[in-house]
Amino acid sequence: MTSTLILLRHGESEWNAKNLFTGWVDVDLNEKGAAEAKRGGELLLENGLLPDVVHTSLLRRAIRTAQISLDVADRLWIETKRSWRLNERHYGALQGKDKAATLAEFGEEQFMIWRRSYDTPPPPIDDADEYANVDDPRYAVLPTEARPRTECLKDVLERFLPYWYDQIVPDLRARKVTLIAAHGNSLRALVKHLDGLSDEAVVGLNIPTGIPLVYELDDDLKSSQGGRYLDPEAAAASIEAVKNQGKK
Ligand SMILES: O=C(O)[C@@H](CO)OP(=O)(O)O
Repeated sequence: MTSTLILLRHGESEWNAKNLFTGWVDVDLNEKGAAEAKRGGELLLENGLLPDVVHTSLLRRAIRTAQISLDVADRLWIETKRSWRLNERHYGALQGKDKAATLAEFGEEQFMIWRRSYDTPPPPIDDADEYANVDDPRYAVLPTEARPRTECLKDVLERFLPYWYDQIVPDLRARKVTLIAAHGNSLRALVKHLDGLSDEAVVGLNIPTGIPLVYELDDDLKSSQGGRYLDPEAAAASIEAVKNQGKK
């Protein structure tokens, strides 16, 4: 018997389109992103994949993507859980910076280390930075020492896994079709875990926007097949675009 898990990265955001590092900044979807979320919902419907429960981050681009796609699939009513543990990777002092300008200033090697290395975080954000989340009520439950000021992918996996085991795995064990609407890097961390990717292999992994990635997990919550995109062609094109961000 298998459990169905669907991963959905939010559609294009206003800052994705502007080529800015986003992280924990609560940027909304743009029109294209909303259309991608709608298409995501259509793909779920066409494939008969109707979620019983949805888990999202605390960021509106993921919340909005979940709502738009679930609305299309007529599943807006399902049980919903949210956690900061599904948030995008905190991009530290790079949040709000232009990717192309950062690449030009620091060079490709450093730029790619910050974007994709497994265990090197960008410089931490200052509490006085306009994009620090110091007084943000949604993180009020987090004591100061537990609030990220920057994160590498390893940090993201470490803060994601407690939520995975405590909140998502029980839903999968209960055979609920489970949707996770989250972010490029929080989903890279989860895919690393699910696919057993090495620290080196995950560097080359990019997640497309708005295209459901479906796993059929066995009793051990493993998948011999790996995940499959419901629209592989669109996924390949979007992966290429994500990979090349900054290089223009
Ligand atoms: O800016 C970000 O937060 C992420 C996702 O949009 O970007 P990147 O793909 O460069 O890690």
